Amino acid sequence: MAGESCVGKTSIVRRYTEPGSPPAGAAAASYLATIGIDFKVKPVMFNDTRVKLQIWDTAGQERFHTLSTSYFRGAQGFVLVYDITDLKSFQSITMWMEDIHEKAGDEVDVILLGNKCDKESERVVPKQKGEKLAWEYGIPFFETSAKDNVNIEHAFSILTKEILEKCLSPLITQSWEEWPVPQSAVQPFRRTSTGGKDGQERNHLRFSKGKWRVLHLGKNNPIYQHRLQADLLESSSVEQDLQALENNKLSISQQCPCGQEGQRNPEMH
Ligand SMILES: Nc1nc2c(ncn2[C@@H]2O[C@H](COP(=O)(O)OP(=O)(O)OP(=O)(O)O)[C@@H](O)[C@H]2O)c(=O)[nH]1
Repeated sequence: MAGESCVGKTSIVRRYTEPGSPPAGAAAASYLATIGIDFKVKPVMFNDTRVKLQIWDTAGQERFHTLSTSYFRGAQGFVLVYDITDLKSFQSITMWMEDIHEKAGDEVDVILLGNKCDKESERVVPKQKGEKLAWEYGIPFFETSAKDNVNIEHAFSILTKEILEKCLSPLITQSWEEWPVPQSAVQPFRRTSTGGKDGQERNHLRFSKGKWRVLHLGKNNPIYQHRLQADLLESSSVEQDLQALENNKLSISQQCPCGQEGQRNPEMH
């Protein structure tokens, strides 16, 4: 768990691992800052495999920053949290992402959560901003409420799946299409711009040098699906020739066509 102080990291972990505890934001749930680091275990079943998730709840306060980030090394996944009623917590996500990549590498799985979505009247970070940032990083995004138990279980299950797909790939037979994909996650095709040397690979897009373009869609990414007009594009870990380029002078979005004869410059939606 990573993110600024008071965004709700401990409350999210508690909601997930101790469903009977008083809900965050309730009168009985007074705020106690995490001192140093806390640790919870959550047993989950995953495709008939029993797995114990170790969840490290780090302190968001600045004075614990060095200690908290020292636990990043060796982590297999990150739940990065901001508070939708606290602009500073959202602005600091970039800094937390840098810490994560510096300590845990570029390949580690991260999900971004905009927490406290029950406080709509106090919202200062529009949902679209969270979606856009996550899209730029190529990571899943959810708005959550530890208070009202919105998307908590779902967010952890998505991260767990991403991590376990890497660890247990021979044991996993379920295809990603079987996982529920929220409508908000069906994204228009666009080129993303994460930093890092593997930015293109992380974002599942790769372009060949020739006249035709080759796209990697949804590779290792169960959250996003891509549509070509009405059709859902299949994920593939191998190159797919979508016959994407009609004209070198067109922009990227104009170059994404359906490869059907007679259709010129169709747009991808
Ligand atoms: N309304 C509402 N309040 C929440 C929610 N999640 C957490 N809170 C409240 O926000 C305050 C901070 O929550 P914590 O879970 O302690 O925050 P944290 O990110 O772990 O803070 P640090 O330990 O300092 O890093 C508490 O008063 C919680 O009750 C939520 O989803 N909705």
